[in-house]
Amino acid sequence: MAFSDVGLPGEVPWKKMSAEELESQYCPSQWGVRLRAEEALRTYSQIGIEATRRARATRKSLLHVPYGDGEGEKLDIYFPDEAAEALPFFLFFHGGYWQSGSKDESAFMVDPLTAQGVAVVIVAYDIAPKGTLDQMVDQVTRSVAFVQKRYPSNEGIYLCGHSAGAHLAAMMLLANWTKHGVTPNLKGFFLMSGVFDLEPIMYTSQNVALQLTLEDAQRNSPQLKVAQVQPVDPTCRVLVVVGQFDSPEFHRQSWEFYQTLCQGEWKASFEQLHDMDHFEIVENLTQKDNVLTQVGPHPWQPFRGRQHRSCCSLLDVQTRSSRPAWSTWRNSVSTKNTKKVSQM
Ligand SMILES: N[C@@H](CC(=O)c1ccccc1NC=O)C(=O)O
Repeated sequence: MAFSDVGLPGEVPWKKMSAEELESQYCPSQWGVRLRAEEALRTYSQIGIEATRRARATRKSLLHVPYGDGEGEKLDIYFPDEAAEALPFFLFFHGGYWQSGSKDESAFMVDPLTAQGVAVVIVAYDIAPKGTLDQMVDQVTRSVAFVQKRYPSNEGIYLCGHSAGAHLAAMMLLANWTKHGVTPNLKGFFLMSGVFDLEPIMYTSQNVALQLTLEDAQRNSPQLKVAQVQPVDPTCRVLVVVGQFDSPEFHRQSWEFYQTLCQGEWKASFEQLHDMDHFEIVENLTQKDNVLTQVGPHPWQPFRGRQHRSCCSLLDVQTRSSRPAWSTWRNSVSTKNTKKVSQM
C-alpha cells in the first residue's frame, strides 16, 4: 500500500508528500549541510566506536550485564571515579531506525558525564528483523526496571535516546511499572531528534525490516497516548531536542510531541539546537565543553524546583514555548539541499 492511496485529512503534512519526498524526510543523513550522507554516517559511527573504546579503557565499568534472559538483553554501566552509594544514573538508547546500531558503539557521553559524577548505562536491545517494535519497547522497559532494582538508592534515573532511541525512551513515559514490580526513580527524559508518531515510517523503506502494521505503529506511537498519561513523579522533566538541520518532518515530530506533553501534565521543554544535524547532536555529547553535557555543581537541583536556566543541557532543562518556524525552515533547507545536489 502506498501512503498516497490512503484517504486522509489535510492537516498532516506527510500525508500530502510524494513517496520520494517522504523517504527523503525520513532519511536523516540527507539533510546535513556539513557532510554528504555516507560520510556523515561513517563519521557518526567512527566517533561512537572511538568514544566506546575510550570509555572502556578509562572508566570503571561493568560490561555486557544481562538485564533479561535474551541473548541481546545486555547493558554496559560506566561509573564515575569517585565511588558513591547513591549516584544519578543516565541511560542511553541508541538510534539506527530500530535496525542498526549497538551499545558497543554508542558510549558517546560516558566521558563527560562520568567525569561529573554520573553513572552512564548504555542499553542494547534486539534490533529488527530479530526484534519487533513491541519487543524492543518491552526490553527497554525491563532495562530501566533492572537499573532501579540493582541500584535502589540511586539519585534519579535519566533516560536519553537518539532518533529511534528517543522513541524508545519516550515509550517509557507510558510504561506500566506495576507489572515490573518496581517504580523507577525517573527524574528526566532527553529526547534527541526522535520519531514519536510511527505511522509515516510505515510508508518508507525503513518498514521493509520493521514490518509495522497500522496497529503496531499506533500502539507504539507515544504522540497518540502521552497526553492521557499522568507522570508518576510530577517533578520529572522532559526535554525535547531537535537539530537545526534535521528534516522538517523531524522538526514537526519533535515540536508536536512537545506540545502534546504540555497539553498533559508533563513538565516539558523544547530546544532546537543551532547549527547541528541529526548526527552532530550525539557526536557532540563526547565533548566536555558542549552545552548539553554540563551538569553543574548541583546537577539535580534543577529538577527539584529551579525553573529557568540560561541554556539547556542533558541534565538541566529550560522552558521554551515559541513555535519554531519549521515550515519556513523547510523551504530554506529544501533550497539548500537542491543546491547541494546540483553541485555534486
Ligand atoms: N539510514 C539512515 C540512518 C539513520 O537514520 C540513523 C543512523 C544512525 C543513528 C540514528 C539514525 N536515525 C534514527 O534512528 C540515514 O541514512 O539517515
